[in-house]
Amino acid sequence: MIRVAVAGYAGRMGSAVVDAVTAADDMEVVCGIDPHAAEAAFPVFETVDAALDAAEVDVLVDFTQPDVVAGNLAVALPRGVDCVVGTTGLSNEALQELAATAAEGTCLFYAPNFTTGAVLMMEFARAAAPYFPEAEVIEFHHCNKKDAPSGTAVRTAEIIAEARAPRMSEAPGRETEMPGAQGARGALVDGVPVHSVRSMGFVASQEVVFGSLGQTLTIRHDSWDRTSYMPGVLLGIRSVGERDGIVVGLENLMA
Ligand SMILES: NC(=O)C1=CN([C@@H]2O[C@H](COP(=O)(O)OP(=O)(O)OC[C@H]3O[C@@H](n4cnc5c(N)ncnc54)[C@H](OP(=O)(O)O)[C@@H]3O)[C@@H](O)[C@H]2O)C=CC1
Ligand SMILES: O=C(O)C1=N[C@H](C(=O)O)C[C@H](O)C1
Repeated sequence: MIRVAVAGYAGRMGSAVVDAVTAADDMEVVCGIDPHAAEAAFPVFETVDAALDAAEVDVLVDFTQPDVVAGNLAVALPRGVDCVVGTTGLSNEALQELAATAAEGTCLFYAPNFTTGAVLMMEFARAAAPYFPEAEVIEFHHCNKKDAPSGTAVRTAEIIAEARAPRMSEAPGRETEMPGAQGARGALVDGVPVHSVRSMGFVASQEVVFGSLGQTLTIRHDSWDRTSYMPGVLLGIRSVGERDGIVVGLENLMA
């Protein structure tokens, strides 16, 4: 059995992870970490430190918040606990620095999005990018999301920037923003405009809109339910024991 600790177990994603791990035959939740910990079917702790002192843990799953995740990983990785991280908002540099603190043979796996659909959306965007001078990302999330733009949007913009030909459009039009309406053309991530919508009614959706002479191509993905992330999270939990170092992106674990 893979012994799993869930940081943020009382949250929207953490509680879905608890359900998914509990339903799986080859893993179990041995503890949960959440500062406002409610009663649970497993021991609960306020900090990762306290949890790892008390329980034997193979894998820490983290769905907390941007200002918390680095501290959790800084405790778990040097102690040799493999980490599966969904919390967004950490820079690539911060992830690399944290991975460097890991005990030998320990894996830090981070996926900005655990759905297969979003991974494919990003791969399709990679394929389209060389052929379209214009590309913009519009992401739609529930209004309790703490970070913007989403981790998925940031990764998508990075992928487009890597794949597009040099001298592609640098988002013309930003200079026409009206005084007092700055941001109308979005935030530039690696030269790609990213627009963040927050509203009741959404879980997580994203559109990547490409344009060239007389045509547009729109690639869209919708998560309607948090169960959409769970096969990817379980794959991460099952995979980290065989890996070490840093792995970024679910595509690296998908067959
Ligand atoms: N990679 C992916 O596929 C996905 C990633 N995410 C990301 O996951 C993260 C969590 O999202 P979501 O579940 O919606 O957020 P929630 O706010 O619902 O859950 C976060 C939980 O973490 C708790 N928490 C706060 N501080 C700590 C701490 N120090 N240690 C442990 N737990 C803590 C919060 O408690 P309290 O509220 O009491 O402060 C809360 O219960 C976000 O960064 C989001 O972007 C979300 C969906 C998919
Ligand atoms: O906060 C969320 O809900 C989500 N966060 C991730 C992100 O920032 O990309 C993944 C998904 O979009 C849901």
